[in-house]
Amino acid sequence: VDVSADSLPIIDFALVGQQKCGTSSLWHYLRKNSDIYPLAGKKETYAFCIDRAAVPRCDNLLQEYIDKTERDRASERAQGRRVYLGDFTSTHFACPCCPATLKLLNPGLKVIIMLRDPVFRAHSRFVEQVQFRTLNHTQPGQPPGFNARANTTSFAAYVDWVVGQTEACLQRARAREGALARRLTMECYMRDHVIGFSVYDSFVLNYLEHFPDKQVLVVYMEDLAAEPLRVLAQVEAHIGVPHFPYSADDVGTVFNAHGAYGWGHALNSSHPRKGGLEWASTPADSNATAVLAAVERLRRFFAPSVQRLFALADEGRITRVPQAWRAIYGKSAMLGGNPLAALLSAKG
Ligand SMILES: Nc1ncnc2c1ncn2[C@@H]1O[C@H](COP(=O)(O)OS(=O)(=O)O)[C@@H](OP(=O)(O)O)[C@H]1O
Repeated sequence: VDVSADSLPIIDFALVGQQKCGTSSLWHYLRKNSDIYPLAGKKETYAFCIDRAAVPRCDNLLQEYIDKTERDRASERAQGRRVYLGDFTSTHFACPCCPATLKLLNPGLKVIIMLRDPVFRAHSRFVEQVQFRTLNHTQPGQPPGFNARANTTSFAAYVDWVVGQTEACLQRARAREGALARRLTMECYMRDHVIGFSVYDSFVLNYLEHFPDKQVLVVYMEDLAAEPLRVLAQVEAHIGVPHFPYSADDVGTVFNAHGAYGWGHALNSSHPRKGGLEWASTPADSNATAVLAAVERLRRFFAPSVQRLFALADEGRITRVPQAWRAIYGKSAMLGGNPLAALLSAKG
């Protein structure tokens, strides 16, 4: 294997997010494969974007980023190894300028996007942020997002406030045309890392505009939960890295789940739980009817975006979307009652 510096790209692949879609589990599973090396040895470089209505950091010095990749390449080269160097940052997805920046670093970059049922993703982020008491925080020097002004620990109240703010923002964005309208639309979604970050289509299309379809792999948390070995093989084939024979134990653990937050935390195997497939309760939401109404509002809010993903999948541009999503967000599903209601009884 030619491991000389000139023959290798600056970076081989990027897992760009989305945050709260199972990125910690994927990161832990892939780390078993010693041919994969995460840039700077970490999850979350935050090199070009961080969350909380942050204006992205795509103007960060690229030479500094390149220096880091060269240090990693040099240490691996010293061992005569060709590793596949990846940037694992779950906030590079909801970031208008990130694809162009990553493309500068490697036009042949393999991009991996992980998605998850958007209502469950939004709720997962909300539960985590309430528990951490960071829901209203903003990054220093950054403009506040809609969430910064929603002073509540109730999911139902939060949905009410943020969906209203986002809809008003979108109305202004849509009064513009073409690329400007698309950019302003992404800005509206970026302003809320709970609900806005669950609107996936604009950000998927943003990556597809910059990279050929075959360089962008979309995977789904529900598929990772159901068939981890198949999804891992799909990811490895996409990166082009030799396959690692993961054991059932390697992939049987769920990381960073409610009840055991932290990128390095695994769900205790003596209390088998379903992680993100299970709805966590929020103490401030004792009124089940109000929660159901909020979930239904969100389902209707997300449906057009999810339907655009169905279209991309039907055109063969992205991986087939989990069948369950069609039953929840498909056009005919929107004519009936809320199929998510049955899933909300489980307590996390
Ligand atoms: N294999 C599997 N099966 C079921 N659920 C899973 C799995 N892997 C991750 N998860 C759920 O994904 C949520 C954590 O996502 P991330 O690791 O991307 O979060 S973070 O962005 O790094 O903070 C977190 O969701 P919540 O528990 O709803 O918070 C995890 O439980």
